[in-house]
Amino acid sequence: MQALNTIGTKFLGKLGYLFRKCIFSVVSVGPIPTHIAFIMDGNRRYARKYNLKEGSGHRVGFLALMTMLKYCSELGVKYVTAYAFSADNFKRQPVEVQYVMDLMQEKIEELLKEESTLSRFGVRLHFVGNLKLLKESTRAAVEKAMAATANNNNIMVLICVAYSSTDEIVNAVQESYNEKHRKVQEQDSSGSGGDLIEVDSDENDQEFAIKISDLERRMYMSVFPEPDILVRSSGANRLSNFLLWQTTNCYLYSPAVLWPEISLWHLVWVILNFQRVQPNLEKKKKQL
Ligand SMILES: CC(C)=CCC/C(C)=C/CC/C(C)=C/COP(=O)(O)OP(=O)(O)O
Repeated sequence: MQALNTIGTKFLGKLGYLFRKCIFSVVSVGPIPTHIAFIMDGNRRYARKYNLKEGSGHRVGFLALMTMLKYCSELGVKYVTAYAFSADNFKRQPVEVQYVMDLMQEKIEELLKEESTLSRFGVRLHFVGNLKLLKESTRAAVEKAMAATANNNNIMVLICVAYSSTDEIVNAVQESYNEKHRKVQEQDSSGSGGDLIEVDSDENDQEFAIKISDLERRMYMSVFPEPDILVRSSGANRLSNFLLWQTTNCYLYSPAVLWPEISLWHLVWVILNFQRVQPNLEKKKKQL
């Protein structure tokens, strides 16, 4: 009986794969987005809707993320970003924060045990955000996952944890300022042989001027191109402090479905809609 079940599951899996292959070959007639970002909203509501234990919604939400990654990889999407935990989420009940952190650590450790799967699919994992806010063991798992997948390059997956866009921008400004300040101090001390010199205030302003390119280089997201599509589940059409800097020319889609319920059809639908507006978005990018 067990063997029959296994054969049945494998057969259905293969059938599903062939079915998606057909759908994706039709979708691929148009341009495939390079980068899709997800705001995984509605996990708690999902648990409430189905009378599940608190926290179970996040578990099903993790499976939904894995499914989306599989579809994106099959479609040839090169970069996927997921908003896993915002800096603001730390203000939630300590028990919930603890639950999500433990779940994240558990899943990362499971993925690491299956390192061969990550390598087979060429998945590279990046984690960004204020990682100092994570507890030691979670941060260690995150760092291990980044190091273990550093040589994979089929699909880049960026997980935002303890992330907020405003924090990302402030951090980039602070780092740019610190670097300019250090350079000016170095110049001053080498130019004057260590003596104090008077610096013309206009010249000084010039030295301290921060350019957009300075900030872009220091964004947590600088490792990825800007997203082409941002999907926020559960029908809310707010950005909630996510990728504010990077979404000027991004196609936004907000299906009225809770994150654990997101499906193949939502992905296909958003890509078809993106393809409709893509020439216009490209034109806008060039006008910048
Ligand atoms: C390893 C890894 C990447 C794990 C990720 C696990 C996961 C799905 C995290 C989502 C966390 C979260 C706060 C989602 C928002 O839904 P919500 O809780 O705000 O739901 P609600 O909108 O119904 O209140």
